[in-house]
This record gives sequence, structure tokens and C-alpha cells, in this order.
Amino acid sequence: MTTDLVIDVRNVTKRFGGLLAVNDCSLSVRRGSITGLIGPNGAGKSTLFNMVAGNIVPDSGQVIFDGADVTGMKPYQLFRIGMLRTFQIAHEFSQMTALENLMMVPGDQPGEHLLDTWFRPGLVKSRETAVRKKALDVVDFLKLGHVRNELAGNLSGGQKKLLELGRTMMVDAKVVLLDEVAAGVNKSLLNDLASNIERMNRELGYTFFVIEHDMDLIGRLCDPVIVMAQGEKIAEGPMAEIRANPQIVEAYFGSPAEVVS
Ligand SMILES: Nc1ncnc2c1ncn2[C@@H]1O[C@H](COP(=O)(O)OP(=O)(O)OP(=O)(O)O)[C@@H](O)[C@H]1O
Repeated sequence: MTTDLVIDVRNVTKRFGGLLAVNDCSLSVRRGSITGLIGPNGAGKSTLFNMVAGNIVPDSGQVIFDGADVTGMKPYQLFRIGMLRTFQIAHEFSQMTALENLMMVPGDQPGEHLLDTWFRPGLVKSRETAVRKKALDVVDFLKLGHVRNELAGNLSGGQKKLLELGRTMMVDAKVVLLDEVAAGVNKSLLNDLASNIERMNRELGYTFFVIEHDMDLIGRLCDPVIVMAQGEKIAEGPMAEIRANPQIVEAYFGSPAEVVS
């Protein structure tokens, strides 16, 4: 079944002891969008994101992914059906090349089964060739061709982030969850990263769900932007609209300058 909504969060609630972190919250991510999630500290963004990504099970409510109820599914199960989360930590294999790092992603390749390498070498070879071709396409797309044979551990911080983005392109992602992309990234590198996210979205049709503190980045990339406060969704719309809403700015961001900066 295909649906216009890749992610549809329905009335989810999560308590930590007596604390209501997410309160009967509903929101959705439209296919083909870059949807941002913002809000003040403690608003419940991470908890909500973790419930979507399978890291936290909601106390009540449902997470619908591409039309199917995935509430309570584990992150590795969600990965297999096309929900990829990235950027929380860089997890490249430092002793493998950039290209090999990409080739590792698809998983469950015939060459990983000993019997296949003995009895079906042709299958192993053709699958490996296809994966290698895909990895080469990805490094080209991200303009990492010049470092493809470099050990990932030797790449710059920015190149590692691009490689991380590239990992999501090795499998058929229905949605990519981007977690604090901007954290620890300098401005020029962030620009590079943002351009690639935009190109993945516009040229290749990727859908992104982004949690981010950097308002400039959210403003550049995301439409719509969803605002959470005190465990609830309080607004949704283009960033220009959110920035122009004095109640949201005053009530949830402290001073207007913080958002308009
Ligand atoms: N594992 C936990 N145990 C207890 N309380 C938690 C836990 N995780 C989050 N909380 C609390 O739930 C509330 C929502 O936290 P959450 O991290 O989801 O907010 P956030 O919007 O992501 O904030 P920030 O922008 O600061 O990361 C906060 O009051 C937080 O202290």
C-alpha cells in the first residue's frame, strides 16, 4: 500500500515516571518532504523522535510507517523496511576505505554466507559487482570520489558526515531521520552537507525527518516545520510562518532574536 504519509504518528504518549514527556501527540511526515521538528529544550522532540525510530516504545498511541503499524518495532527491523536514522553518532569503520564502508551497508549479501561462496560463486560475484557500482555512484553523487580509497578513519569530520549520509543511499530508504546534523559541524561544511540533503530530496526524491537546533539550517531545508512544546505539537507550517508568529516566538523561544537570527 502506498500512502502520501511516510510517517504518521497518532496520539502517542510517553511518561518517564511522573513526567509527561510526550502528551497525546500526533504529527506526520509527507512523502517527498523535508520535515523539521523544533521546539525549546525539554519539549519532547527527542522522545518523539525516539518513538518513531523504535528506540522508545510509546505508552499509548501508534506509529504508522508507510501505511503499516510499526509501534514497538526495533530500530534494526525498521532499517530493513526503509526507515534509516543517522548522524547521532558517526559510525564509520575506520580501518576500511570509504568505498568499503558504503559496500557494507546493504547487508545479507550472498558472500556473507560461507556455503554461497563455495557453491554459488557467480551469484556472490554479481551481487558484489552491483553493490560496488552502487557505492561508486554514491561517492560520485556526494563528490567523494577523490577519497573513495582512503581509510574512513583518515577522512575529515565533514567527509565522515557525508559518508554517513551516503550510507543511507545504499539501501532503499523510504525516510531518513536526521538527528542533529549540524552538531559540531563548521559553517562551510554544513553548507556542503545541506546542499547534498537538498539534492537527495530534489533530484532523488528522498524524504527526510529532521530534528535540529540550528534554526538557519531548519529554515533552509525544511518545509513544513513542526513545533513542539511541553510534549505537544503546537504549530506546523513553513519556517517563515513560524518565525512570523509572535506567540510562538515569545512563548517558546524566549526572545524573537533567537529565532530570527
Ligand atoms: N530517559 C528519560 N528519563 C527521564 N526523563 C526523561 C528521559 N528522556 C527525556 N526525559 C525528560 O522528558 C522531557 C522531554 O525530553 P526530550 O529530550 O524529549 O526533549 P527535547 O525537546 O528533545 O529537548 P532537547 O532539545 O533539550 O534535547 C524532558 O523533561 C526530559 O528531562
